[in-house]
Amino acid sequence: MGSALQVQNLTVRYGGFIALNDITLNLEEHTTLGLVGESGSGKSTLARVIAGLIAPDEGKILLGSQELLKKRSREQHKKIQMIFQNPDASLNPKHSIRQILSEALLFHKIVHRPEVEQRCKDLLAHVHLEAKALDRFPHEFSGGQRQRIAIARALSVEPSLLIADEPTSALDVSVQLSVLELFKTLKTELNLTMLFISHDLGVIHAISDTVAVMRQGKLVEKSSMDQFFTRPEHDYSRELLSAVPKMPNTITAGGYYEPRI
Ligand SMILES: Nc1ncnc2c1ncn2[C@@H]1O[C@H](COP(=O)(O)OP(=O)(O)OP(=O)(O)O)[C@@H](O)[C@H]1O
Repeated sequence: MGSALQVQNLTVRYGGFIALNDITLNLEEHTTLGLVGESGSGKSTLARVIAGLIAPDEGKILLGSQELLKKRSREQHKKIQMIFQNPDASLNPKHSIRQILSEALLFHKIVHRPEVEQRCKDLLAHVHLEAKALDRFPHEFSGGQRQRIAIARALSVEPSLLIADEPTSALDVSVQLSVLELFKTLKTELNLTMLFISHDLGVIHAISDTVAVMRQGKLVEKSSMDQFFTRPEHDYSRELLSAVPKMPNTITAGGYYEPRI
């Protein structure tokens, strides 16, 4: 397995405030890195720098073996797709689902025009929506369905890295689990490489292969999923884990999870 993403000594400042402080991490191809940490620790900033939405002040980002420069090419933008907490961030309300999906397919020349319709249907099938959704508009769907459409749009361009920033947090509790299940299915079916941000350790437990922990702009731990949940290295990780309610049968979006420390 090769390295899909390498982040080397990344620093981001907002004015005098250091939001990311010398972050170095590595993400293996076809694996999911779960990123956790308290509010304000810099998780979204890290996601945005990797996606090319913010330029770093220092450091390097490599996708595969290619260094991503501050000004990215269209091809480089395509390779890293992001799913936001609020699906509306990536769905134009004036466009039908057909327009939303086909625009991305045509702009990035993923398929030829005669194949677009079928590819749109296939994408919807991947996120468990019916083909008749193509004629409808984002506001006609529930929040969970809109997040599925945002996932289909992100996948349409066949990214080599998918970044999901709290993708279930804004959804009704009743649909969080089904969207998380969808991510799990897609991860296996499509062999995805993902950076998955969540403050919910149940979600991280359900989806991640490795876990990275951020605190005050620094990366304080990177461990395998198993190690993080059973033998975390850093005191702060233990603190995060001990904050999860220890009642038996605690249900989170990740299913049943009872901390073992
Ligand atoms: N555009 C900005 N200008 C100034 N400060 C910012 C900006 N964006 C974020 N910050 C600050 O940088 C720090 C990191 O923010 P970031 O959103 O990356 O954290 P986070 O871990 O994703 O938090 P949350 O879980 O609440 O989204 C916070 O202190 C935040 O207030």
